Amino acid sequence: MSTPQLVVHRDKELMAQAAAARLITEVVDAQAARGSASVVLTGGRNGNGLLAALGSAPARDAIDWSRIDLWWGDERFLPEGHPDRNVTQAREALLDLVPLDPARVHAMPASDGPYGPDADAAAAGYAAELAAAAGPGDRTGVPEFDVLMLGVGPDTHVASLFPESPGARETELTVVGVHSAPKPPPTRVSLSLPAIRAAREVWLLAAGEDKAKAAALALSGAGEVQVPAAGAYGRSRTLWLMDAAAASALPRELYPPASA
Ligand SMILES: O=C(O)[C@H](O)[C@@H](O)[C@H](O)[C@H](O)COP(=O)(O)O
Repeated sequence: MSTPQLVVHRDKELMAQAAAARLITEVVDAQAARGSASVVLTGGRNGNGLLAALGSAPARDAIDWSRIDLWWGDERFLPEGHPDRNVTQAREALLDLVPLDPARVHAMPASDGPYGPDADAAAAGYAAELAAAAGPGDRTGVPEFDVLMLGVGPDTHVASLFPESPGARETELTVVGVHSAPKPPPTRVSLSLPAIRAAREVWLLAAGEDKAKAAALALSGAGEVQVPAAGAYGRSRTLWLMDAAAASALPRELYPPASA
């Protein structure tokens, strides 16, 4: 488990631009070191803000877009092309603008896809896709993602793992079907905390005052079933990328010495 590091930016626009620049560097480094990169995307305003910032970043073409695998941390279980699907929003924000290899864009199944309206079967299907991409050393059943990004809900959820829900308690499966989620839509598919923790780097994106309490709770040693964001960390690095409003309730001893 890596101890969380905090980076606090002036506002959410600067946070998105700085996180996009950081992601470019991480991907370029991963491609140089290992030939390709794997990145897990998140839904939500902050995740999409980062993708949009990446789309307009001057250095975006430093990435070899044909050598990157994209995965999702969670998906709203809706029909293909639905405007609320995380993949639809990611396509609009960035993916349609860059020359990705379509075979390496691993969207989670849609509710009218191969598994029909069965979110648990869709979760099992995605788990199988992840397992097939995992290397022999990846004992968790998922690849060692280079960067896995997560938004944070005001209730401390990450991906679609909500406080006190079965998904937040999952210790065996890498992907879960989520039913009766408190944030619409109620049916979702999500990576579990053990799958999230297989990533080298986990980045949590939190902007806005409504995230302040959630961030303070997650960073104060809360349990992961009650506070799922507290259970999201990477093997080598856990990074909280925040704006000043989201950082405003952090205990004094956690607040980083200098704001970026
Ligand atoms: O499907 C979703 O909605 C997300 O994946 C969810 O986990 C999101 O990231 C958080 O709710 C934060 O969302 P915001 O960035 O919009 O606050």
